[in-house]
Amino acid sequence: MASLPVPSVQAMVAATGGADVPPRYLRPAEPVAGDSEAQIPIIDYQMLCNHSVPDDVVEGMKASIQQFFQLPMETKKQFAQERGQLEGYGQLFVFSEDQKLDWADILYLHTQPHESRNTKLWPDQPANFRSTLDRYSDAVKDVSDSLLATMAKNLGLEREVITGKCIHGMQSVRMNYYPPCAQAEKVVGLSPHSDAGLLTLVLRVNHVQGLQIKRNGSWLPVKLVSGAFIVNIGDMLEVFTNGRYKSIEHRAVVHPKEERLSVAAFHLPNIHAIISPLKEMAAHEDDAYRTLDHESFMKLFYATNLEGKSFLERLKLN
Ligand SMILES: O=C(O)CCC(=O)C(=O)O
Ligand SMILES: [Fe+2]
Repeated sequence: MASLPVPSVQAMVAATGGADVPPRYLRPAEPVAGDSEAQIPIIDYQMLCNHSVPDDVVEGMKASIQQFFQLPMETKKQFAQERGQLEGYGQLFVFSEDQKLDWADILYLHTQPHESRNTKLWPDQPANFRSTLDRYSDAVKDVSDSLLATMAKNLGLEREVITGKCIHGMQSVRMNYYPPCAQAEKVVGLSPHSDAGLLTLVLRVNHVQGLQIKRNGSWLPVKLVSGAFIVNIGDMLEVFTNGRYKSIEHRAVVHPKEERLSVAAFHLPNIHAIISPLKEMAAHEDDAYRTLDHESFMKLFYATNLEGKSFLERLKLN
């Protein structure tokens, strides 16, 4: 993995305070296209799958996240990312001193398989944070597996073709806190990227909108739908389906007056899975993407440092 040499905590302090935008954050976002909003298909996942995330788990997760980010900096720092690590409280992918920073604090934790959990980085405040995240993680993993099974079936494949690779599959959860910024147009909350894995389930935590997707070269805000997850297709699913499902480029912008919070749960196959077009999918067509083992795939993903979909472009064969 590329080294992450910059102490993230300094960056966080800058992000949360001050009326003027510090130079390290100055990076105007490209404008959105008109006033239009992205029409995201709404799936009633309870109809599709046998699993749902209980309301008390969703509400508990929202409350825990809000309470965690309100804790004093000293307390949050107890769970700070260590040098060179992505996991913990800090900033997203800080690669160099010269890099522009995103206007957000994050708490990023590995949640599945259970053995991968580094509970030292799991906040013990608020008191029920750990048990809530534990229940949330198991519940959204079941939903993701069910959606993947349905998607495989829709492609004419056996339901288990993808979920078979998700037994002991990996999941990580990124909790995003975007402080308000009086000069919101001068910063980016989360740089344009596509998610690396199969499916990401994004939960909005408060009423503030900020997620945008890129469609036909333009940025479109994603409409908030209460009681729903936003499901992002990730790069690995694009590779597995040989490009039939395309990963979605997205970014987050910040609000001038209000904070915004979200929780993204990333679902990936197990660590031993080979990431290549599924043979069932590509039987009558050429592979459109290179084959990589899981670890090499993720190394390359992090090395590309969130520049839109440029990472996946590098995997394309034609
Ligand atoms: O804040 C959001 O809505 C998006 C979060 C996201 O895309 C991510 O954490 O990868
Ligand atoms: Fe994302």
